[in-house]
Order: sequence, then structure tokens, then C-alpha cells
Amino acid sequence: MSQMIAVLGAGKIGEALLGGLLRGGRPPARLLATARRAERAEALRARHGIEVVTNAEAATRADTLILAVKPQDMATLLTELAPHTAPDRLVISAAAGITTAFVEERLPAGTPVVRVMPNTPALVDEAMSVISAGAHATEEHLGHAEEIFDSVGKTLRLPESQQDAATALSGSGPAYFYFLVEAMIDAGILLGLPRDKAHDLIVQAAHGASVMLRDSGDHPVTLREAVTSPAGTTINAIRELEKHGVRAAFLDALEAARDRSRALAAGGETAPRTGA
Ligand SMILES: NC(=O)C1=CN([C@@H]2O[C@H](COP(=O)(O)OP(=O)(O)OC[C@H]3O[C@@H](n4cnc5c(N)ncnc54)[C@H](O)[C@@H]3O)[C@@H](O)[C@H]2O)C=CC1
Ligand SMILES: O=C(O)[C@@H]1CCC=N1
Repeated sequence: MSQMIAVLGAGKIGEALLGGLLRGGRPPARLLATARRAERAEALRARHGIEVVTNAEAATRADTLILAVKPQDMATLLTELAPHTAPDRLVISAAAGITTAFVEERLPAGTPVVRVMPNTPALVDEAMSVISAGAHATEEHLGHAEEIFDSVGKTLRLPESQQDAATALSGSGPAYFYFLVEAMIDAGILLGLPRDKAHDLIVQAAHGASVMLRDSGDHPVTLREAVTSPAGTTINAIRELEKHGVRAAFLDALEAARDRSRALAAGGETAPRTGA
């Protein structure tokens, strides 16, 4: 276990990870965070009782650096870190699209880099984090990254060549389910249900379906067929979903997300910078 872990750019994902590490029993004194804005630093200190320091200090003091800034901010952060790091540090990047090569070429030669794509259910210890090794990352480094991300859910190793696809499926995945639930709540309103009741009905349906998908061992098609009675209600809804091309929309949507992840690897210069 590393002596000191630093989360650089502790925004939504970085803070979720800090929370998971603390819930998992890591003492606050063995965590550091960095933030761009003073108010953000103060909020992190108040909520988690951890030290919030400069990027240079974090790089000097921590032996594991988790980079959780936006892909568009990664080059600037790496330039800032490079003079303060050494190849005995493990660097973990959680940024969409950013390749291990991108990180390696901006840090001292031989720095071990691991690329991880988590997702926001990390906040409730139900994340999936996809992990890939860079050129200098050993089995021990991968194991260490797994140990960190196991604190917020499950982990899965994949070759880096599949990280952009994994980002489209898993990193962005929760958003698609929230979008579907949002649309189905609207449908409940259309059918005359109060919004809060529509919300409760569809959230419980989503939860029940998700537990069955995970625990039953049945294929999604089998589970759907069990709901779809002959001449019943469900098949009428399915016909409309097929007519509107929902399946094809998902294929196109995830391909677009994968392509955006690939573009971010080239620096993501077409995307607006965020001021978060
Ligand atoms: N939000 C999500 O669902 C997921 C996000 N990611 C990745 O995690 C990274 C962060 O995403 P979010 O947490 O959503 O963004 P965010 O904007 O909430 O967090 C990024 C934080 O980094 C700070 N920051 C930027 N430059 C900095 C610097 N030089 N020094 C210190 N702090 C700096 C920003 O002020 C911000 O608080 C991105 O690269 C994203 O691709 C990965 C998986 C899922
Ligand atoms: O939308 C994004 O770029 C980030 C990466 C995966 C989920 N959120």
C-alpha cells in the first residue's frame, strides 16, 4: 500500500475516489488533494479532513499520483508536475482519451503510468474502473491501481487499445441510464402520473432490472422475454422502440462517444476548455 496518495484535480471523480479511500479505512493523513480554486480546496478540507496542497507539493510528497483533471487540462498539469516527479512514483490517469504514451512523454523517462476509466457510481461504491498498463507499469503497479479503485467498486483489466470503447460503454454508461429514466418519467407524466410517483416507479424498475441483470445469470434477451406476454402490453412498447430505431441510436451513440475519446487523445483541441 502506498504511503501517500495524491489526487490532482479533485473534482467530481477525484472527490468520489477520495471518499471511497477514506470509507475503505485509509487515514486522511495519507491522502493529499489539489484543486485549482481556493473555495474548492477549502470545501475538500472541510468535507474530508485532508490536506489540500499545490500540484508541485503533491508530486514531491506522494508516491502515487492520481491525475483527475479534464483531458484538455492534462498537458498543462503534466508540464507543471514534470520537474517534481521521478520514475519511482506511480502515475495513474483517469482522464478520458488521454493515452499512457501522452502522459509518459511529458514525465521523466521510465515513469510507470496506469490508465484508469472509472465512473460516477464510485460515489456509492458501485463503480466499474477499467485499468490498463502503460509501457513501464509492472504487475505490481497494476495491482496497486486495482487496490485503490477496488475501494469504490469493481475493476477490470483491458488492453489500452480497448480503453476508448470502455470509456464509451462504462465511463459514460451511467449517463445513458439516467437519460432513459428521465425520458420514462416524462412518459409517466404523459400518462397522467404525478412526477414523484413516476420517479419512484421507474427508479425501482431500474434497480430491480439491474439486480436481475447482475445476479440472475440470464441473458438480457431472456429477461426481456419473461416480461413480454403474448398480445400483452410490453410488446406494444417494444414495437414503438424498434420503429423509432432506439437500438440503432445506441450503436451510433456509443460509436460517437468512442470517437470523441479517441479525439481527446490527440489533445482534444476542438473541445471548449471548462472553467470548473
Ligand atoms: N465525470 C465522470 O463521469 C468521469 C470523468 N472521468 C474523467 O475524470 C476527469 C475529471 O472529470 P470530472 O471529475 O468530471 O471533472 P471536474 O471538472 O469535476 O474535475 C476536474 C477538476 O480539476 C481541477 N483542475 C483543473 N486543472 C487543474 C490543475 N492544473 N491543478 C489542480 N486542479 C485542476 C478543476 O478545477 C476541477 O475541479 C476527466 O479527465 C474525465 O475524463 C473519468 C470517468 C468518469
Ligand atoms: O464525458 C466525459 O468525457 C467523461 C468521461 C467518461 C464520463 N464522463
